[in-house]
Amino acid sequence: MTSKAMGLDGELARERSYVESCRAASARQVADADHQVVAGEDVSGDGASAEALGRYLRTRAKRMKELPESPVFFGRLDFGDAPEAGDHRGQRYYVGRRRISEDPTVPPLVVDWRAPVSRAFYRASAHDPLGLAGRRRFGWAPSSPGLPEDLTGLEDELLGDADGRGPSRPGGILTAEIERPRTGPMRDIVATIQPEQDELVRGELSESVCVQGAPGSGKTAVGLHRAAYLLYSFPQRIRRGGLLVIGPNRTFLRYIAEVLPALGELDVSQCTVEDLVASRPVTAVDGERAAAVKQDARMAEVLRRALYGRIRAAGSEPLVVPEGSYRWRVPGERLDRLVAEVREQAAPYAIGRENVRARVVALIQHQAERRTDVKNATWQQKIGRCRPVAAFLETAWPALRPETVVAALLGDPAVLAGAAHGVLDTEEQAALRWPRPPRSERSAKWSEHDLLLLDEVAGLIERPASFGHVVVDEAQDLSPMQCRAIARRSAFGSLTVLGDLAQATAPWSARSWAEQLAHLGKPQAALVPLTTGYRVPAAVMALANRLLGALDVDVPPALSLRPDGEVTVRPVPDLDGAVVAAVRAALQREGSIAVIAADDTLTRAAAALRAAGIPTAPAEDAGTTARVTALPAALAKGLEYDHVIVLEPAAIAEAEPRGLHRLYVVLTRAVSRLDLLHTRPLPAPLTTP
Ligand SMILES: Nc1ncnc2c1ncn2[C@@H]1O[C@H](COP(=O)(O)OP(=O)(O)OP(=O)(O)O)[C@@H](O)[C@H]1O
Repeated sequence: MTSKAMGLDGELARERSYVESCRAASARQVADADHQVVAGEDVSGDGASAEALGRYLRTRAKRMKELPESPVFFGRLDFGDAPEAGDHRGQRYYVGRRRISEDPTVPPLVVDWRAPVSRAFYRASAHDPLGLAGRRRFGWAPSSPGLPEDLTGLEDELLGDADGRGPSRPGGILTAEIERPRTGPMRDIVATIQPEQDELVRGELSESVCVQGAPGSGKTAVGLHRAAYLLYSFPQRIRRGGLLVIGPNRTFLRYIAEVLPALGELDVSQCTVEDLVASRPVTAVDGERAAAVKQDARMAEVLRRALYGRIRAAGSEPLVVPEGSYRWRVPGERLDRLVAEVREQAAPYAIGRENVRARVVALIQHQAERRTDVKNATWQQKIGRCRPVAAFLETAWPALRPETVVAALLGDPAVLAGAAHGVLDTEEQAALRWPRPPRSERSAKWSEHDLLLLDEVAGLIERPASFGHVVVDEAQDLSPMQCRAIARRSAFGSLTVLGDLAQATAPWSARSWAEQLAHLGKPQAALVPLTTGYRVPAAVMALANRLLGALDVDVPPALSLRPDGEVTVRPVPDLDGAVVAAVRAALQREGSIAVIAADDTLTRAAAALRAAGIPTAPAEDAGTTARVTALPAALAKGLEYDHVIVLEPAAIAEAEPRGLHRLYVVLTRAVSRLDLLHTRPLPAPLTTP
């Protein structure tokens, strides 16, 4: 395979004129969608379908206008005559973010990157050309503000006459893309998805997958492109349940928010796990110990017992239901047996309750029909709701709200001792107990961890609806109870789980994927490693990799595709002066800058920068257009900056139990340059190559 940049003006001019045809066709497609709205509203036929058609067409037209302007294509495929080319023999296709087609009866001007034919663009190699004779990649660059980008270059690979030797280094267009200075929010990588990433993106909908990926290996990018691929390839199955993307925090969600719209997908829900379980406002804060116990998987068993402990297992009074001159009677032992049988079915609590009701009614109906006539559904309903049956249900299988169950558990030591017996020790139970139980369940104050307990109980009472697919990013940080909240919502769907055990910073973070996947309800998910980093230059990665040995996790060291990059490690006498000088120097170069430190150090540094006349954007604006961000180490996860200035690594390492993991996250945010400034000795692992 040969790869060469073609400066052929004639070729570029020909491609530019094709760009014009595509743009004109795309504009006509939008106009046509508008026109169809008018036509759609005029169609005769019944009012309801005309209205539905009108609504569909209006939405489609609106969406086409909402889609962001982007290069009309980024690749070209030239199929050869080999049998592998199949139906595409001798054909040429342009690959872009979305299909452009003027007339459904002729081949489209541009095919969608997710269409089956586009697979060859990402996967063909010299070794396996997949029927391609040649592949062309296009380079685009911004022209004037507000105008679409210009086609500025092209790069050809000849695949058909391959000599079996692939390029050892990435092509110029990929290199330019990964080395591009970062400004603003995250962008899509659709033009340069790599084969091992594409394999994940185009995985089957029914298969859950877990990606253990090194920093900057494209986990987030892969997850978002997979979401777009699934929506395109399985619209019916996905749209029924919906697709959800879960990220670690708001800053991160804002940073990734524009990727899916750029790929034409405007209505994917993106949220944090906290959003998922936010059934009520958070008005209390837990101590460290209580938080840790509440996030522990054993809480699930305690809650299950607390809920099902409300069911009366034995000692029911006989049930007597008067009806006219009759008195129907069910003996207490029969009722106890019936309740036990329903419990064994292990249906959700609310369904179990209705099953008990239905079976009691059936027993009475059996008696009644022997004595009188056949009973219908109205009669069944009347008996099911009559006072004696309702009273029996309230004692034997009471209707419960999650708040009632959790308030009793945390507020009443006897209830807690009963439910936690043999599961939590006395110290753990003491940590859970409310020091001052609220007067009533209504005045209870709930912490963020309590919301997970409420969600767990809510899920036992009634199963929540299941999404068709859920993408979970930074999954190494989820607690077992958070995993369970996600598992409940993907019980009938599949998962894409993305994470890096080396970046696990929460006290309850995962130490093994097998365990985490079991909590997520998908123990069979395939574990796929991604080790090539596209963000972090080799010099930065080498420094960060020094920490790996001290992290006690089983992950392969990350490799970097980028030989560029600069690292400076400087002991300084005074951090305030040093950070001002470092930021001033960084401002001379292109791209985004972040000053990252533990909280106290950062507050001082931001003040020093302000005093020196250098404004910094707060963390909430991370990933927007601000030039210098003051970023607490705790919020750095998932973000990236061209130039990262890390202050006092020892303070970051000491700030929390998994401080070295945090430091690993912080160091790997750098796209091009990393400065480490310290007044205190560096953490030991950093000093040993
Ligand atoms: N194939 C690719 N082509 C171009 N850029 C890429 C490619 N893959 C990843 N990148 C870029 O590398 C950077 C890192 O990607 P991403 O954030 O998805 O990695 P990650 O594995 O989630 O990282 P982390 O674990 O550090 O959060 C992003 O800027 C992304 O656009």
